[in-house]
Amino acid sequence: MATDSSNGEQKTTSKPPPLPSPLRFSKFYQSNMRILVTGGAGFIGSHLVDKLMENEKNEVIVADNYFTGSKDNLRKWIGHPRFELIRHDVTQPLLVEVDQIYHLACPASPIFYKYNPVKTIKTNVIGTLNMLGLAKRVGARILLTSTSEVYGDPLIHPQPETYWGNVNPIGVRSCYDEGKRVAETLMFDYHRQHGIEIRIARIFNTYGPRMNIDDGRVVSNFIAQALRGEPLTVQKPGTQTRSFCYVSDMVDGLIRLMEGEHTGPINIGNPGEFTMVELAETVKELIKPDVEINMVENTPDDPRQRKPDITKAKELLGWEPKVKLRDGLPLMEEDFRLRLGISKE
Ligand SMILES: NC(=O)c1ccc[n+]([C@@H]2O[C@H](COP(=O)([O-])OP(=O)(O)OC[C@H]3O[C@@H](n4cnc5c(N)ncnc54)[C@H](O)[C@@H]3O)[C@@H](O)[C@H]2O)c1
Ligand SMILES: O=c1ccn([C@@H]2O[C@H](COP(=O)(O)OP(=O)(O)O[C@H]3OC[C@@H](O)[C@H](O)[C@H]3O)[C@@H](O)[C@H]2O)c(=O)[nH]1
Repeated sequence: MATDSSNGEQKTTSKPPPLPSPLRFSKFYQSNMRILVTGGAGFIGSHLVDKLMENEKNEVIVADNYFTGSKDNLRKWIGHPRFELIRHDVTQPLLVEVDQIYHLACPASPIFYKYNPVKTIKTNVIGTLNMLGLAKRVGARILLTSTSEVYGDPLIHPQPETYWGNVNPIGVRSCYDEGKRVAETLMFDYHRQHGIEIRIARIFNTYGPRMNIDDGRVVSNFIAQALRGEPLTVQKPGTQTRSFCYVSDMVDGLIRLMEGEHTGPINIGNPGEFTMVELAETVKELIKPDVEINMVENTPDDPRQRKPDITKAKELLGWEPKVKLRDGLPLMEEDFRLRLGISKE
């Protein structure tokens, strides 16, 4: 039985998980672990696939509708005998035989998740239901990439997993933050009702190579703007804070959570906290010291502060981030230079 010491108030179940397919016990299949990654063509998903493919015992199946992801992120694996890529929308059922499911499919940048909010909530609710149904049928363990946005505009700082959040249920962000909250509920209901083995990661802002250049998130915006010599757009008031985790640390945390014994939810993020003005100043200093910083209008319901309490991740997963913002930004700059065709002066 998975334990959940990360949130003492959640009831877990003693029901045994559904049995995996009988093939799992045959000699032929035992050698490999078959892993489904939904949203595997996206930013975090493609880095996760790279890491999973390093293990020769893993077979990886990616299901993605390419809304914000791209085949290009996976080009080195296309044609590999242990890799399969399926164009699939998770709002439709998926019939595959797998042992583990990393369920990432969902647009993550506010610009993209607000673009078609009804589709975003369908992806979170129906998509997660479909993946839980699949997990139940084949007896797979499933990990959901939830978000720090479940804490909304938090009134407790830093945010521990026990905090229930301060979320506007009818705001423009709710397709995403309420969608993820329902997805977490579904995960626990399937766990309690059907014994499914679940894992929930609450991911805090993550950055790194392969983010879409015009993704709209703050780190990719500032780096692209600095490289193009355009003013950095700090949304007002600029004192709002975020904590930025480098993608290799994130992938390490997700795999530890999947392989460990705890259901979560567990915060995975870097507790280093920066105001948006501080982030802009850092990008300016590291990439283009003469670039301007412009204060621009913000969007509704922008959380004013965000910083993970990662005590549980440290204690239960033996995980903590290693890459500091000042070390991660240049790695992302290098990737953006290559893709934008702008070499270092
Ligand atoms: N990057 C972050 O800072 C962050 C923070 C918190 C949570 N997360 C979560 O992590 C996951 C991955 O985020 P990311 O930053 O890699 O985003 P991303 O937009 O780069 O990747 C999401 C992937 O999901 C795919 N997708 C979207 N809707 C789909 C659907 N209906 N069916 C199939 N595929 C679909 C997209 O095409 C894309 O490849 C998301 O679930 C996101 O909510 C990310
Ligand atoms: O150009 C910009 C973009 C954004 N910002 C600011 O930067 C901060 C971060 O904004 P982002 O759009 O990068 O991301 P957010 O923190 O709002 O949401 C993010 O965090 C949780 C995840 O689940 C989401 O998927 C992710 O996008 C906000 O305060 C925003 O106002 C700017 O100052 N300038």
